[in-house]
Amino acid sequence: MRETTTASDPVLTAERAHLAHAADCLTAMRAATYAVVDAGVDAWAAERLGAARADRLRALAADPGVPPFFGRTDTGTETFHIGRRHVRDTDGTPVVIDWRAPMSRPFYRASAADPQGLVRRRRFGFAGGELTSYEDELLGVGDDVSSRLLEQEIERPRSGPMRDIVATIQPEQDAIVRAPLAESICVQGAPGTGKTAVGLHRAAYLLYTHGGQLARTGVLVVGPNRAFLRYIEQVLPTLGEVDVDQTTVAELTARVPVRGTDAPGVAVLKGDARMAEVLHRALWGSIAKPADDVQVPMTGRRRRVPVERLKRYVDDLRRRGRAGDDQQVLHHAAGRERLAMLLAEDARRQAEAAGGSPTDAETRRAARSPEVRAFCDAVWPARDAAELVHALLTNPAVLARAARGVLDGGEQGLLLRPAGPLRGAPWTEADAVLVDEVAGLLERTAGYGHVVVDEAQDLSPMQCRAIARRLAAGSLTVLGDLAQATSPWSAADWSRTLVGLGRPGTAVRPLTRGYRVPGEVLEYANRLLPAIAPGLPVATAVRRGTGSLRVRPDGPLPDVVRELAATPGSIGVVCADAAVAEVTGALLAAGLPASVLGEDGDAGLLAVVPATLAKGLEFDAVVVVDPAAIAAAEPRGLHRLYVVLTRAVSTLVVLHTGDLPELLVA
Ligand SMILES: Nc1ncnc2c1ncn2[C@@H]1O[C@H](COP(=O)(O)OP(=O)(O)OP(=O)(O)O)[C@@H](O)[C@H]1O
Repeated sequence: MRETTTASDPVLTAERAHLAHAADCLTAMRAATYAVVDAGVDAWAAERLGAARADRLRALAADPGVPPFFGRTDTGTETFHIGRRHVRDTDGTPVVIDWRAPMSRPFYRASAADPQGLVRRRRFGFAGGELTSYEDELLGVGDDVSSRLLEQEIERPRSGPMRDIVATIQPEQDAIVRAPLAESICVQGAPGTGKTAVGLHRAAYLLYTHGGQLARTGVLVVGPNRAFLRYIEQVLPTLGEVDVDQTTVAELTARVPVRGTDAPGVAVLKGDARMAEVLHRALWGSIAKPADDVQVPMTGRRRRVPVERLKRYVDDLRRRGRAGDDQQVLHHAAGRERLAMLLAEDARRQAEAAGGSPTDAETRRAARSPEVRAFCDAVWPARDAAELVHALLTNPAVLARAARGVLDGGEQGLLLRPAGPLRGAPWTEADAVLVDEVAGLLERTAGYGHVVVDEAQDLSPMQCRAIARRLAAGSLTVLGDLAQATSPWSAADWSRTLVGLGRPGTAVRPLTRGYRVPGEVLEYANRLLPAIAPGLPVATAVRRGTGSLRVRPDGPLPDVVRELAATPGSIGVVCADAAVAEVTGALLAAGLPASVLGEDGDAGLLAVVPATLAKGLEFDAVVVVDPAAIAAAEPRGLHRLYVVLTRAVSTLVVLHTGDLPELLVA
């Protein structure tokens, strides 16, 4: 490898000239997009054109800190500069190739053993938008060598939201990013192996490669909470993808106002896949057997539909309510409409047999007649999802009927809450998922073409179903780490989650090279693995980080923080949720500008982080205050501790009062 930072280097001079040329071309591309005129088109076309132009301008918006390219490949006969988006000159000649284009693939995959047609890979170093260095790897000769620019990127001080990794995506990550759209993937990745980064880059890759198809159906990213979404929300826009929905399961299922919380045992039960059966029965079980003939008015006469035929219509429709997946099944509300039409069509056939010829409009009118409506109301009543779940959770007889043979008496008792009005009901997050399930039985839920699910190890089977309903015929990227599973329903392997997500055959791919956490810190955290996730592949860190771990008896915390603050970058002080006020108070009293990381993800450079919000986040330096308290605070406290011990990029300080969890005692 050759590296240079000499300003007079002719290569550097040439590359800087290319950079300036690329920047000019980008400006010209923006100007050309502005200049697109919509003369002579109708209002609808003008609106579409305007929207397309706005999208393109947003995608082309240059971030002054983001250089147009970051790498280059040489095949011996051709060179390509690789950047965040395609740039061409006024003749249409490519100046920069989009990192997602097939031509860019060797940049990420080529190795000494498999050069993929390259003789050289060049990486560029930038400082404040200025091209200041480059690094050449000659492929096909010698062994792979580690890249200093990659190391720098990994070790750069963190502040603010997550950044993209396009310049340094590693081969094992690239294989996931570029997997075909039709392929659902589950990534079991240790902390800091780049799961979140890979999932977001995969979304950007798929949107680029299958733009037309996915622009129609959309891409959805599901994360664990708002704080996490705030942290990741800029990555896709930086990559030029502004139309991806990023949300949480709580937001997806927000059909009722959540006011209450469930005891863990109750939450587990409400998240159990058996609840789907209970809800299905509660809804479809409320369909009654027709008891009498119905007189359907049709073109001035009444046509009698006999009860035997009515029973058959209802039974056929009920059967269709069981079949297939959410996109094919007959939904309850549609079934009700269909039943009304079946009666009207029966009457029409009778009229035709008698020599009449009722029109379609007359048939539809018959379906809406008071007689048919009254029949449907009695036999196939319209239902409201929240009302149904409320009745189920407050009325023992209703619950017993729906849950017979599925939940035992004790379980039914756990579900029940005191009777009360629907308005102001103490809905919990798990209840909201149940209401969403019923809403999904009533009507088809609109589905996305691809869904990325992060921190998926924490999803209950019912939450998985809520996501699966939004998947249509599309594919999934499931990201998670079983060792970081902290919810009370967490499973020991991925199969149940993948079944719940509707993609049981999905292959599980491991990622084990850790890019965030230094080796010393990772090995310390990994001591917990035999207890929390035996059998999982263990991560190794890409760098050692000598001196990155300090385990010390208690405090004083402000002194520790002050010492860490001497180095640039973010500091996260992580403690048990119950200790947040005390820890923040101690820091503020010492004159340190601490702020508590809230659900919305806002916090300054010195954040006090409740242990339950730490997942997915990272800080340059982390102080874990009282690990024993974090472990003791919840049933899966050791898993939580593993999460908080793996948030540091440079330094981890563990402050304890002498009672370290046994596995962490040296
Ligand atoms: N190829 C890479 N080049 C540079 N940085 C990388 C690379 N891969 C990952 N990183 C960085 O490593 C850190 C961890 O990545 P990320 O948050 O995606 O990991 P994760 O597997 O989701 O972690 P966790 O399980 O702890 O949530 C991030 O700062 C990310 O930018």
